[in-house]
Amino acid sequence: KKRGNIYLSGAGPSAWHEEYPVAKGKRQSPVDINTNKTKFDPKLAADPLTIRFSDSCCQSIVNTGISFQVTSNGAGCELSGGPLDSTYQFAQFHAHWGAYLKTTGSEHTVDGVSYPAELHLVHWNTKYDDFKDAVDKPDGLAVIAVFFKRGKEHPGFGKIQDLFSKIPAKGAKVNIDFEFNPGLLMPPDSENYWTYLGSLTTPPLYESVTWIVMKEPLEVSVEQIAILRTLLWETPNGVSQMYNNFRPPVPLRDRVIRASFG
Ligand SMILES: Cc1cc(=S)c(O)co1
Ligand SMILES: [Zn+2]
Repeated sequence: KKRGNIYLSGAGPSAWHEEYPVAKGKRQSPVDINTNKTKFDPKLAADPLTIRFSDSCCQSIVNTGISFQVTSNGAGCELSGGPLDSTYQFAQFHAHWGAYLKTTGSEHTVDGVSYPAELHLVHWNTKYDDFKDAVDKPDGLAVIAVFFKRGKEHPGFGKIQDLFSKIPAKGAKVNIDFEFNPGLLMPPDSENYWTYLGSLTTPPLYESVTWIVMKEPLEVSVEQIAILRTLLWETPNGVSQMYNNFRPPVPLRDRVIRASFG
């Protein structure tokens, strides 16, 4: 019986095009960021990205079956400026990561190099009625990607990881009854980023995302990377540890990745 694990059933990401032809589209994600081909755009620095988060914006955490997801009603959490032509509201954050002792895990790569994990902070364009209305529009979503790098422990992210044991299976959900400001998950320097037009990295792979990839990674401990894998998911061989829930980079096609820095 083919279980709903999109990474492990069949040939995984390389077969997604069979059910979702857009997987071979012209603005798919993730991509490799070749820093020799990115283009500094002074307009991005002239109109700085404004990232606003609040202490009260995270309501709950759910096991989606392919990641954890911290959901928000978006109160006081808005994104504007930089490459964006309107205000986007925060909806959720989740992550993608690799396997034990492997160097892969992130979705975007930089000059062909992966990080062990990648956080996605998903926002929707408030010119639309709600997330569902925005999710498949060309300017519908803006996702901030933050690379995780092994280093010192990140106590803030640890508070989110403390909840993982409460969401052991797909669909499990608990309330977050403490203040958690997603701004804690931004790297020390969030001025330097790359941006390009892309897509969701999981089916249905809608080409609706303005990607904002932070150049500077966020440090978390090697134990915290391992704790990501204590989440559980269904596989063709039964329930097991969740890892390698990342899509490898796809062709950039005729897109240019802009940099906010020279
Ligand atoms: C909306 C959304 C965005 C991303 S990047 C993802 O992995 C899942 O859902
Ligand atoms: Zn994602």
